[in-house]
Amino acid sequence: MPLIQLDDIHHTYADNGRPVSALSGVSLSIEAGEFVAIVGPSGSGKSTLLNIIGTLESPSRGVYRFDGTSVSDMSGRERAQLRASRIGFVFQNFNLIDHLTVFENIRLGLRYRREPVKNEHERVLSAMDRVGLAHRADHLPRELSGGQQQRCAIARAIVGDPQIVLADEPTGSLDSQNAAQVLGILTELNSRGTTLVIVTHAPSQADRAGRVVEMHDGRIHLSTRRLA
Ligand SMILES: Nc1ncnc2c1ncn2[C@@H]1O[C@H](COP(=O)(O)OP(=O)(O)OP(=O)(O)O)[C@@H](O)[C@H]1O
Repeated sequence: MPLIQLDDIHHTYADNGRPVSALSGVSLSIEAGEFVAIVGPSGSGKSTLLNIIGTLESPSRGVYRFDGTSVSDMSGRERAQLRASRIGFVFQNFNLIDHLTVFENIRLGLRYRREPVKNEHERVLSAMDRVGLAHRADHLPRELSGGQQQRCAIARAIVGDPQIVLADEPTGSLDSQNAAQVLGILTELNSRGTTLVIVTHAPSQADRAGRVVEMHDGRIHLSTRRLA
């Protein structure tokens, strides 16, 4: 059974009362452990697709199953729980909380869950170590470089051991050296089994994925698998 199964997904936004179609009939299955890159021109629906996969947005029409369970049939609470326990998010602009330290920002990745988490302190330390930020635990985001801020955001995304990490242009705000480092951390994560879906404009990043899904006008235009 695929981890992610989208079946004929449509999505329409209301822009000042005027409907804007973002997705029109997307069907996509992603197996656990895959690394999928979503590419395509601006406005083609990439972020909308990622937000639907992340349950941040509910599709206007179509069926979405996460690990076999229909997300559309879940309550808002159940979706929040699914997000908190099984999905990690990384955004282009990091989305860190300005007044919290690196340690506290990463710990937030465990605090959205409703049940208490065991070994919270150790888990945060381990996530911080994995992204090479152990020496920056007490720093505020503004005291870090862009690359370090994104590594902090990745640590927050992975501290809860999610099954899938969704990254929307994770290196879009970084110089090439920091971008390579961030992509390295994400691909390493994938090679250890975490499913990875990234939206990217960088062909060099799409080349690292096992599958490239090309969007065009709210539809999947091409889906190409790379030979292992
Ligand atoms: N909140 C919103 N309200 C209204 N329209 C929206 C909203 N978000 C996206 N859209 C529209 O939906 C379409 C798809 O947008 P989306 O952000 O998914 O594309 P994208 O491929 O990620 O673009 P980009 O590469 O520029 O980030 C566009 O026409 C966009 O203007």
